[in-house]
Amino acid sequence: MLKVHIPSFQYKSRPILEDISFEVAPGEHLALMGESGSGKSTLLKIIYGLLHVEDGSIFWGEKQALGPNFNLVPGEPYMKYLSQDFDLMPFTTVEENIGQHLSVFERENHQERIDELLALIELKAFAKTKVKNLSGGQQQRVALARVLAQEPQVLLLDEPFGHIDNFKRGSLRKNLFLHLKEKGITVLAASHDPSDVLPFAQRTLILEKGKVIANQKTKKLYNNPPNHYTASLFGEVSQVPIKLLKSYSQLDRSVLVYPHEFKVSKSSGMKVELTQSFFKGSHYLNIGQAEDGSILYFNTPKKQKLGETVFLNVSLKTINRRLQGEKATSP
Ligand SMILES: Nc1ncnc2c1ncn2[C@@H]1O[C@H](COP(=O)(O)OP(=O)(O)OP(=O)(O)O)[C@@H](O)[C@H]1O
Repeated sequence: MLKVHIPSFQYKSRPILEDISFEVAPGEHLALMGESGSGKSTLLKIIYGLLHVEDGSIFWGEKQALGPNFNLVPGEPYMKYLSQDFDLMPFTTVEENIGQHLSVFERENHQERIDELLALIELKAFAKTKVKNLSGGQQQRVALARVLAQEPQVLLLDEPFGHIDNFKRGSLRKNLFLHLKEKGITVLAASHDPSDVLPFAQRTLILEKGKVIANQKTKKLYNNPPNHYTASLFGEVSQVPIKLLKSYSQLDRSVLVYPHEFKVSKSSGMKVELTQSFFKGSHYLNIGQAEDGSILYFNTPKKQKLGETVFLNVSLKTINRRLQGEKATSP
């Protein structure tokens, strides 16, 4: 079990993290989400031992990670960290960069292991290329292979696919996360991209302004987000007064609705004027304004005319689930 306890952390007396306590079970994949500047990288750096915290503690089982005031070289042998800057050797080849991180005690199967890692990051053809001649995305893949070289027990990933194009991203994240699961490696991965999180992370921790505002099973968190901030990390979301959705309701509250959860009708439902429409490939994402001024995001299979009036409906099942979820997923 990875146990993280950080009462507070400041950069030059500016508070960055506050009251952070959570655990990650062995082999679990915990995603870390939060808006830019919410403290994700800082948290990973503290866990890895790059930043010192006064009263906190980081434990992996019985072993305490001691941090930079106690370790001459930052880091712990059982843990690896992929930072946003890749820390590669630019003038040596891809395979030398990876090989340098393999264990000296397993010299005889070095080449086999390098080939395995090159296959995982889909860079076999670039084995003999100097790193300085690679694109940013390719360099990020080499950095990934380096942190995997010695099969850490705990892997900290900071935006692991941030520089990788969509074309490679899909297969790479699938290969990588399935590989980590197969090996039973415990993962804590910061990401802005819901596609890195929803299919792969068993749990997701949400940071807002340096505080944990949710820590839940990923599916539950997506289906029952405790607030607008959490839901919006997964994509567009509308906050809709229940009275607008169901005119008979006496409830003076609103619910969060994802764009695909609205059903469009020509005659009945919440009246909305369409202001913008975006082609998203499989559907159109529309923006509309309700009579009370609320801005709503909703999907339609076909393009709608701007200025057109449509009627939106949300199922009672979704409304009830959201109302119950708000209570259940609060930290
Ligand atoms: N070396 C530093 N010195 C002072 N302040 C810093 C330093 N590094 C980060 N910060 C500040 O700490 C806060 C948290 O930054 P951090 O990089 O942890 O956020 P993040 O959630 O990882 O953001 P992003 O998603 O953009 O990477 C920010 O306000 C940032 O400006």
